[in-house]
Amino acid sequence: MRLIQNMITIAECPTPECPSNRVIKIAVIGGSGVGKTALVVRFLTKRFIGDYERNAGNLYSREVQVDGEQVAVQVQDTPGVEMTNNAVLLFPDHVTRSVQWADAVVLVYSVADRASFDLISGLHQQVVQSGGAQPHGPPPPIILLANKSDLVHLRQVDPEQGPLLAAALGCSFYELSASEDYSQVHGAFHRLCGELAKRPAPAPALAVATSNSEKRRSALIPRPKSPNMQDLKRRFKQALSAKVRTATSV
Ligand SMILES: Nc1nc2c(ncn2[C@@H]2O[C@H](COP(=O)(O)OP(=O)(O)OP(=O)(O)O)[C@@H](O)[C@H]2O)c(=O)[nH]1
Repeated sequence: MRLIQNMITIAECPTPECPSNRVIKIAVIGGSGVGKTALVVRFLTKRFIGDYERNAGNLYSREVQVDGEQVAVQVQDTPGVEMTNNAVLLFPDHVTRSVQWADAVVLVYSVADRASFDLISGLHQQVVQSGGAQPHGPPPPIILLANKSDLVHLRQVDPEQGPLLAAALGCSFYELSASEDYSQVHGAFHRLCGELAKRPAPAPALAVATSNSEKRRSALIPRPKSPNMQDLKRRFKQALSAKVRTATSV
């Protein structure tokens, strides 16, 4: 148990120990199984945990130093988006609400899953249409992550395709591996946080709503699920007990 507590460095913000006024909100979106949860947990805890249940959309938060300033970063993990047989993108309400809540969006595909790459243009379009934290404001900054670069033998997306797509969409691009390299994951998220920290903080949604319809829209956007430390701890426990089981059965 002590080991698990030591492993978790996430802080729920705001708390008395987490005095930052500035909160940066990031939504992570992509196809199923591309490594969204692995990337978020890697960024927040430095650890790679191999096994996760399909996620229903958890919100994680911690304090980070950005250019010498302490900011609270909230990262909304979202359920995998899917495409129907008729090539219709299923963009659940939860994902739309996460985009509307977020200051920035991280789109993720896996280099070992061509279908997840093919989703990206449609997802980008949906994000732009959904808008950002400020109603009628510009869409939130979007970055594109190509995960699982360690799976060289399973690669289905050529290395040059990611940068080309990112350039066409006007996004920053990072190819990385949540399992192999913490520094790449940290670099991508940290640069995004740095960019956001330089921007003026968005006005609260209700304060900028000028018409009744805008007020209604704000009221209809519930805050995503609250920080779920219990869930993260449970996942750590599951992963650890699986490792212990494997070790004892060898
Ligand atoms: N080899 C490799 N496997 C990875 C990497 N990142 C994640 N995985 C594995 O990919 C699988 C899916 O990872 P998740 O983080 O659960 O993916 P997700 O996108 O959150 O999945 P959903 O919740 O189903 O949408 C797990 O078995 C991870 O161990 C990576 O960089 N390299």
